[in-house]
Amino acid sequence: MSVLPPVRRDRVVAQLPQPFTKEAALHTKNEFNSRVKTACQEHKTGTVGRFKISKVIVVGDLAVGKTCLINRFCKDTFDKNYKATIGVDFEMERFEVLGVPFSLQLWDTAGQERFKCIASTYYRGAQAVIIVFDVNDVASLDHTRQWLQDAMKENDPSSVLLFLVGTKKDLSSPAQYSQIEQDAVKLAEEMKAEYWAVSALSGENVREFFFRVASLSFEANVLAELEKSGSRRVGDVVRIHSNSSNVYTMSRKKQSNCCK
Ligand SMILES: Nc1nc2c(ncn2[C@@H]2O[C@H](COP(=O)(O)OP(=O)(O)OP(=O)(O)O)[C@@H](O)[C@H]2O)c(=O)[nH]1
Repeated sequence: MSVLPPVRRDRVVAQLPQPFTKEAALHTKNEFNSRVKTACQEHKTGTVGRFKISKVIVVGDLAVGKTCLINRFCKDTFDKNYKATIGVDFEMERFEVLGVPFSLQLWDTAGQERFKCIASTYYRGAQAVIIVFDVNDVASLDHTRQWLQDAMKENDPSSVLLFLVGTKKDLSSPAQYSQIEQDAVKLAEEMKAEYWAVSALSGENVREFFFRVASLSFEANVLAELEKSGSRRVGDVVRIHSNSSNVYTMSRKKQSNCCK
């Protein structure tokens, strides 16, 4: 018998959430992979649904809004006072995707240089990396390349789902925003990341974003389980960027990257 309480009703995912923009999306399919759907219906998702937890790390410059983003989603709160994260902090969020329980472990890491070495020891084993910048601060967007490089030292780039997230959208005018969006989309395409813009203050796109992270991580995990059990077919791939030649194929390494 499970000791966990049931998944909250507002954490139930029945349809694949759509990307923020098709220009910089991990894939642009309208629905979950058909084999993933069948596996869920037939209760053949392997370890997914039992004890599999997906580790997600959230990195980016100091004060770009990483903690606020996580708190808006997990606790529906917003604190206007800045309190630096010291080292790391984490939240567990439980979902039900296509009827299967699935958990995300969200690691909020410190952006301040002096805490970076503590934080980086927690990067390993991430299945998704969320690189955060402030849409009102071009330098924080530039620095995302370095954050990506640091996160990837500890992870296998071929098996990590990447998200580039601009925060504090509420503070920018439409004109200012559209200027930085162009650069951010370009960079996201270069990084093979999916781009999102959110506001933790107003809550704009926060829920949609985390639902997308949970859904794509879930889909990738189930595909990996199918591969492990030998029931995967040619064509079961998650395309990164519909307009690029890169194809994200599920590899066995992904299994070893699952949160331990
Ligand atoms: N207006 C507005 N302010 C925000 C938003 N998100 C965060 N802030 C503010 O930005 C400041 C920094 O936010 P944090 O979430 O603590 O930043 P952080 O990236 O976790 O910072 P470190 O822990 O130092 O890495 C705080 O004063 C927040 O209130 C947002 O969406 N809109």
